[in-house]
Amino acid sequence: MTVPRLVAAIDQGTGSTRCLLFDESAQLVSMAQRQHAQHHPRPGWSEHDATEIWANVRRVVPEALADAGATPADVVALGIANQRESCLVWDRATGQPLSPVITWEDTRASVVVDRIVADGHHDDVLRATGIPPSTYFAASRLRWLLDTVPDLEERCLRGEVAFGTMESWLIWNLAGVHVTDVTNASRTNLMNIEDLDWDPHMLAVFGIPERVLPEIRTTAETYGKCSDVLPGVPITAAMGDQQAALFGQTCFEVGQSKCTFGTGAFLLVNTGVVPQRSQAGLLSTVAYVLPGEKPVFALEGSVAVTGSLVQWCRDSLGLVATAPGIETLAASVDDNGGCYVVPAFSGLYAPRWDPAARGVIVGLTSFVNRGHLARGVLEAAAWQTADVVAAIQGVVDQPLPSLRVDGGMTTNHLLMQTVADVLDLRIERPLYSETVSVGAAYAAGLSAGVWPDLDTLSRLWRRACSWEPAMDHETRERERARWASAVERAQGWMDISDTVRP
Ligand SMILES: Nc1ncnc2c1ncn2[C@@H]1O[C@H](COP(=O)(O)OP(=O)(O)O)[C@@H](O)[C@H]1O
Ligand SMILES: O=P(O)(O)OC[C@H](O)CO
Repeated sequence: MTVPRLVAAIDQGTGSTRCLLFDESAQLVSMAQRQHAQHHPRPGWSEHDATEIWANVRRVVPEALADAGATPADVVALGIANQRESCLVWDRATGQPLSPVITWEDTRASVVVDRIVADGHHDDVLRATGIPPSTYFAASRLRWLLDTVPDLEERCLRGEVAFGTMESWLIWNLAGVHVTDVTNASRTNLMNIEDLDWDPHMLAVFGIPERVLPEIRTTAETYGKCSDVLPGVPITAAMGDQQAALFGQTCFEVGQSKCTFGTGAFLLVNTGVVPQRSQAGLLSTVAYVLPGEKPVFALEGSVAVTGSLVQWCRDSLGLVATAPGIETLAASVDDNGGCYVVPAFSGLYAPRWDPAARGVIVGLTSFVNRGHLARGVLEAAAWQTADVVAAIQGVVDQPLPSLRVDGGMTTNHLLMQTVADVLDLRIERPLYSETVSVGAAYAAGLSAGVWPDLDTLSRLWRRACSWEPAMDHETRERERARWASAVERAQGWMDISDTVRP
């Protein structure tokens, strides 16, 4: 059998690490996936083991190659997409982690964020970086590590320590260079959103020694050649997974948008070559930067908890045996029976950004059964997305024409119909729901000359399913009001001073 030239993508996600191989016509050839452990040592803490994730990369890549009957010599380029904001520090001499991966869902650094906000820096952080000071972003977690790990700050100042998000950690291990791509850097609270470089004022605000930071590179250039796993193969792209999904959905035109429904939900709309600012809780972020071209920006609405609520129903409540089982259970009833679930497990992200919010289930009566609860769980994903879309409509000139979706939850037809209903928008899912990997492969292949330009990639997009809104206006507005009322009850629950301090 002749093996075609392949483009490899690694998707290092919150729940698992995947390797997908694509041929030159962008057809999926093979895929391998490994989950990693989720550690929650204290309430609000969320960690991964960087060594386990690296070991998983070393497993899934050979597995995907073996499945394709291929060897590293058949791979022309590698692209990496990654869970964003999750970060760690490691020893430059030994390559050993000096911390766990503290994930984007972790809220332990709220003490750092409180301090920065109390010192009056909220607005200058937002202005400089396009994103508010929040435990969601990496800088507060790095500062927390500097405050708590003995000798770490001194070692950073001596240049002995490297900090990075997951693509940085993987590129270090694969190719021995300390770099980050600009989309990941835009999620740190440290990069200036206008000049796309580390911002000296932000480094001072967060107290971060610059020597610990990686060099910022564009999205699609050669970072180095792999010395391990795929020996000799150039790494030609890296991007945050949500930006990769936007790229994989080929949202290259201003106004095109996608929403990825996985652990959380992340809706990005392409806003063109100038960063747009939102007064309504959306993030200004970098969509992609191709070498020699103007940067392209996006507005993002990030929702922390969607699929992870389904997981919680499965693992902590035993409501369903499998995640897809939530659809069958929800379809066993006609509606939510008056039950609303606000999954503010890590506070509320966009558009409210309320770190003190916590989850609530409201509207319970003896009529409510497991099916109604399952409906409430799915509707929570839909209404959180609707809140983001409402915020976006306030910034972009044109109404969104449609929304492209992807991610693990999009196999759930009831959820997708509910999303179409509450957004009052056509929802479209492409042939490959693994758009994060598709995007990483597209960017890597573009950079390596496998595909000539963005127009060629756009023509590769194929619709597999679509859902049209079927809810009447009156019902939608009544449900919107009830959802908003449920959210109000979740807000402000925690006394933030209760959070664990170092
Ligand atoms: N059919 C389904 N209905 C609802 N939720 C689902 C379904 N299948 C998977 N999920 C949820 O989707 C998430 C997995 O999606 P995925 O895109 O792989 O996530 P990630 O990339 O964030 O790890 C899990 O949180 C799981 O609970
Ligand atoms: O790995 P995912 O798909 O859960 O995505 C995580 C996001 O990048 C967090 O911002």
